[in-house]
Amino acid sequence: MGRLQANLAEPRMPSPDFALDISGLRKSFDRPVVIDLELKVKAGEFYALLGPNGAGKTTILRMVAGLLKPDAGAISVYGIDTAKDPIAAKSIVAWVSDEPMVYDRLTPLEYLEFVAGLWRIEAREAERQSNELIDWLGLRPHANERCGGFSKGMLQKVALAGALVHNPRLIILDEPLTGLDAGSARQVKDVLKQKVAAGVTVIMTTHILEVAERMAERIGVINHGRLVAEGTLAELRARIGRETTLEEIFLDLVAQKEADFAAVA
Ligand SMILES: Nc1ncnc2c1ncn2[C@@H]1O[C@H](COP(=O)(O)OP(=O)(O)OP(=O)(O)O)[C@@H](O)[C@H]1O
Repeated sequence: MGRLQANLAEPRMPSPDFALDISGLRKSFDRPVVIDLELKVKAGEFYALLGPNGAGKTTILRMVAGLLKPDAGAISVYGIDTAKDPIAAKSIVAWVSDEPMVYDRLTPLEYLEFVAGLWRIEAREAERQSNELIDWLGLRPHANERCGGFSKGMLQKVALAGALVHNPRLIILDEPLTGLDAGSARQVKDVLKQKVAAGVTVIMTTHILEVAERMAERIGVINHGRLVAEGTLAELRARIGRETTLEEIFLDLVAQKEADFAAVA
């Protein structure tokens, strides 16, 4: 009994083995959008977050990136509580939104060096890092042109490069491949693969199920603000009992949950 009481009294300690550890997370706007969410992503994992439109994916990730305050629950990145130490958490996280924000008047090189300056990265290292990212993402031909005239896809690549300048340990991307042509999508996927190979954790939302199927080690499915299924592709297949594509699994899981949701509503 004494031991049970002691366990109940102990606060749950975030573990640095997890790049992301979310517990009891809640957020409402005019209605609950994220509901008692529990989600763990291992360090060095490539994790895809799927879900229908309006499921709550962006809201979850904005809370992880410190852009939105949760109503309840805890989020830790590599063992750092994002509410208690937001600056330390932000210093190891990159957030890449689906709406790239880049200064029109700067060239990609100037923008990257500006972002590096904000992170107080030493000038020579900033220049090296910026040039490496420019080459990785195929931006070299436009490195000295102002971003103001860039297409959405090019801006997305500049924004991604900007998010990587400080060598984050956790990269969070919201729909990073939307609007990219095949060549640009390949460049972004290659950069992410190289990051994961180097031990960085990547979490991304996507509606392109083929990308999740090919790239992600584990997949989480969000519906109505809850994690309704999670696992490797093989585990998700086993769960619905058919050898099939991720698209079929996804539609099956979402349809099952819609039926459950309708039954309780
Ligand atoms: N700032 C806000 N104010 C009010 N409602 C919001 C706000 N942000 C999100 N929502 C609502 O919360 C719900 C979840 O939105 P969210 O953007 O998290 O979904 P999502 O799963 O990322 O969807 P999608 O795949 O379409 O991008 C939606 O109903 C949305 O309208």
